Amino acid sequence: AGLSLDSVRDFLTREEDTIVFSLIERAKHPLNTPAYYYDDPAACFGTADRHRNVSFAEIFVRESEAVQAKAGRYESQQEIPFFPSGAPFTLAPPYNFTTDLHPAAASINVNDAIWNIYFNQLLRLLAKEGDDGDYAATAASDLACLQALSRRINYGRYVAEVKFRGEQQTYTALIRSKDKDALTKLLTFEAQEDVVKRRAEKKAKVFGQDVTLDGPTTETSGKNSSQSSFKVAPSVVYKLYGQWVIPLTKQVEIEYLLHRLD
Ligand SMILES: C=C(O[C@@H]1C=C(C(=O)O)C=C[C@H]1O)C(=O)O
Repeated sequence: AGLSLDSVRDFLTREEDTIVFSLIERAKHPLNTPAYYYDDPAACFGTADRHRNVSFAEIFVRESEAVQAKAGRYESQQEIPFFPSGAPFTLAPPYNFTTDLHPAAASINVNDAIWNIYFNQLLRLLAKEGDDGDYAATAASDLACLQALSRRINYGRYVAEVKFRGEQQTYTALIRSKDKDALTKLLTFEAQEDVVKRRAEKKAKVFGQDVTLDGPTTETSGKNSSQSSFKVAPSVVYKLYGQWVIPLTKQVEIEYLLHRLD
């Protein structure tokens, strides 16, 4: 089946599960700030990169992505690495991924913004203060969060492609005049955004509660209803979507459209 507004919305809905689960996994670990130091070379744990002011987490992501590049992960248009390595894909047999995007706009992404928001703002909303020294497990869960957020947000390319095909003439005129405000208006569905934010918040409640065999299984009232008993605060997930995920997805949509006629 080809792309449709329903199919892209289904994709984004399923990605919510992945994002919420990855945040819950990251919240198992304390903040572990030494994994993120850039300024103090001594804090880089004697890695080969210690003189280049690269954090442990960044090395972890970069090297993990290099392995995944060799395995063919980035042969898929849906996946965009934070550190494109140019490493040839040699580990897996070729797979015929679909290519739904306009070639000149296919690699549009906002990974730099995602990276900065994740490390500078989101992390401290997820993880409790503290340092247990388990930086490898922590960075592995950071990688999972970053990949899930990147896939969801950069999927704005597919959303834009579907919307463009659905109203080609209107979009073409606005793209030619580079009218970002009018493009934003045209691709925005506020009621849909509201559904997405509230559903993501609800998933944080459903997935992030302690499951026991006593009492009702589907209720989120009673003992579990206070924010502190969820593994990730549902309000943080609501805020993540409202302040960052949805606005960045729309930024990707706009940038994709501005290159749609190239
Ligand atoms: C993704 C879409 O485009 C826009 C962005 C949304 C989002 O990021 O969830 C939701 C509605 C639209 O304003 C869509 O229409 O589904």
